[in-house]
Parts: sequence; C-alpha cells; structure tokens
Amino acid sequence: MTTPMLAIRDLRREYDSGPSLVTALDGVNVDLAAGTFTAIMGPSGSGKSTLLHCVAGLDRPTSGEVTVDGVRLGDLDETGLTLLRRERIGFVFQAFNLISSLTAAQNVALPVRLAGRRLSPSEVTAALDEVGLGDRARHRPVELSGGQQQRVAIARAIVTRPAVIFADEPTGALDNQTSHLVLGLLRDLATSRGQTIVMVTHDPMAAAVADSVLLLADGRLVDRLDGASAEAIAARMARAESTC
Ligand SMILES: Nc1ncnc2c1ncn2[C@@H]1O[C@H](COP(=O)(O)OP(=O)(O)OP(=O)(O)O)[C@@H](O)[C@H]1O
Repeated sequence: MTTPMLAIRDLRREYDSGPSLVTALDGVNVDLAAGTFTAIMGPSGSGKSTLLHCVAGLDRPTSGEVTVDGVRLGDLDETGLTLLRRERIGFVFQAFNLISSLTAAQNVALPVRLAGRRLSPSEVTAALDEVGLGDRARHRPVELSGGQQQRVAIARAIVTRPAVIFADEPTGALDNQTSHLVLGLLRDLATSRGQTIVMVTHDPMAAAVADSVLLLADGRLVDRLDGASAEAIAARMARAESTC
C-alpha cells in the first residue's frame, strides 16, 4: 500500500469556551492519497474549518495525529510548522487575501519573499500563466474581477509547487461561471500535477468536482461519497442537515 499524503488519526479538538467544553472534532480518522481532490462538507458548526486548520498545521489538535507528506505535525515546533506550511502547503481562502497596493505578480511572490527568498520572474509568470492570467501580472487587485483575484490567489498558492493545497470555501464569493473556472483549475492541479487538494465547501456543485466528499456531522466523519453527482451530494447534505 502506498503511503497516504495526508493521514489523520483519532483527531480531537476541544475548545474550552468558558463554562462549557466544545468538541469541534470528535475522533476523525481518514487517509488521503496523493493527487486526490477531496471536498469536506457538513452542516454549519460540524467542524469543517477546524479539521482544515488542524490538518494544515494552523491549529493544534487536543489529541490525535496528522501526518502530511510523511511528516508528523505533532513532532514539529512552531518554526517547523511554519516551514512545513511554507514549503509543502498552499492555501486558498474565500476572501482572496491579496494586498491591494501590490500587483498580481508581487502578490504571487510575496509569501516567498517574506520567507527571505526570491522567486525568479519566470517562476511568477509561469504560475500566473497556469491560471490564465499571464497578461495581468502588473494589474492591482482592484483592476481584477473577483474570479481573477481568486486565480491570483491560486497562483500564489501553487508557485512553490506544494504537495498539498487547502482551500476554504474558494468559490464562496464567486458567481457560478467564475466558480466553474476556479474549480477547473483546482481539478487540474490534482489530475495533471498530482497535487493533493482538500477543499471545504457548502456547495454541492463545487464538491462534485472533487474525487470524494467527506461528510462531517458533530465533529465526526459520518459518510464518504466517491464520484457523486451534485444532485446526490445535495440530497445527502439535506439529510445531514435535517438530522442536526
Ligand atoms: N475558537 C473557538 N472557540 C470556541 N469554539 C469554537 C472555536 N472555533 C470553533 N468553535 C466551535 O467548534 C465547532 C466547529 O466549528 P467549525 O468552525 O469548525 O465548524 P464549520 O463546520 O466550519 O462551520 P461553518 O460551516 O459554519 O463555517 C462549532 O461548534 C464552533 O462553535
């Protein structure tokens, strides 16, 4: 058996919020193979963001273990986690998180630059070309549409060729047509480049682009749908929402 790109074992995350203890993740176990595209769905408050943050090394679980590309996150200190995120992980968020005073090319190069390294102009151009924005390198975010801004954010996420890309509602702020384009890009990163994509979404149409959908409810993985249509995913989600 090949080693999974992401291995999640008995993952628990509790929040001590005043008088009550909130269990956001209640023993999640799953392996995700390299080059797969996985959507995480579930009712509001089911633990999707917490799972994404724990698996991406942005948050520490209360117990359990996450292994990313053979590295156990629990063995890393904050510096080690920062390095891992910088070198092997890409992030795409609903809010594009671009710096308004910088051009598209400067935004793409910024994280690496903050890390004390410089990308060659051809690396930046290649990433922008890959998302179809090679001709917008000198544009500032305000001069770009929402979909174009999200594509710049994707270029920024892929410029270091990370093994894993985490996307939190990447199409949440986009219209249907633009969402389709952005999802196509993510799909292609998995299929053509073997990158592993994990995407939180509420949208069954978006989830249908993934290879599989993991369904969370009350911090537990309650179902997995492989190759399901948007209609099948929507129906399963409706059932999950009616029982919570
Ligand atoms: N920092 C925190 N402190 C206390 N409780 C928290 C914190 N973050 C999340 N929670 C709780 O943990 C549970 C899971 O939250 P999480 O944000 O992971 O859910 P979600 O599925 O992403 O929700 P949504 O779809 O609404 O974004 C919720 O009950 C939430 O209130």
